[in-house]
Amino acid sequence: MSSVSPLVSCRAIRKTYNHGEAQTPALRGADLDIHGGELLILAGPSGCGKTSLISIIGGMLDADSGDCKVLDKNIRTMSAQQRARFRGQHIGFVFQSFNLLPALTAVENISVPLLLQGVPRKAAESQARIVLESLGLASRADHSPGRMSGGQQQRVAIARALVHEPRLIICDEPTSSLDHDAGQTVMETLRKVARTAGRALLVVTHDPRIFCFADRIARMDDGRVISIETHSPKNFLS
Ligand SMILES: Nc1ncnc2c1ncn2[C@@H]1O[C@H](COP(=O)(O)OP(=O)(O)OP(=O)(O)O)[C@@H](O)[C@H]1O
Repeated sequence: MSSVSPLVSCRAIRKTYNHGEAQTPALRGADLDIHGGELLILAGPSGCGKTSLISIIGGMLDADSGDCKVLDKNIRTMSAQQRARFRGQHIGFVFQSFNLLPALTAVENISVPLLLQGVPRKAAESQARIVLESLGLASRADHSPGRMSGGQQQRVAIARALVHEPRLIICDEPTSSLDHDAGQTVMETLRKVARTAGRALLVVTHDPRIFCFADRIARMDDGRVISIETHSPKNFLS
């Protein structure tokens, strides 16, 4: 783990959702650091604020107050345009609902982050195939999402989050649609990615089968991070 400043540093993050008269406090002073080279699992009961916190770290949601730095940049003070560019370059997301483009094949979906960075199509697609193969899905490269199972779509979504080699990868329930073996394969791949110098993975999960892949498990309750356990994950690298 890196001894330099954390890749992500959140301090006293507060967020309340307002709908007319109704106010729902989601984060009540959440603190969290994520270091380069680690896979951190964020766990906790439904409604405790996990999605809100990862959305703020990923620059998709504004906090009401507090500090959130990613790669030493203050996400809260960026303009919308700066934030979008920063996200595109440095953050990969795996959403629970996959968010794949239905008209595109797996390889085309995975190529999108590279094309947005100006990589030529042929090079982007060849890189996409390599990542897809590492996730055991080479045979579905030219299929559209509608012709794939939920688990296969999930692996395509993971490949898309990895293809542009972002420094931070945020995964919301990355194994929820996968059986045990596929889930282990995906986590082994994510674990190797985290070990790459200077990169980190933030994984939200309810799935205890994947806790063993974490370097640390941060537990949330009632809008705060209430404990952090350090683990010695299995070393999956040769
Ligand atoms: N868009 C929203 N509008 C209003 N309230 C919201 C909104 N999103 C979340 N909340 C509320 O904020 C609180 C925290 O929600 P959040 O989704 O961050 O929790 P979570 O830990 O990710 O839950 P889960 O594990 O069920 O996904 C909950 O009480 C939730 O109902």
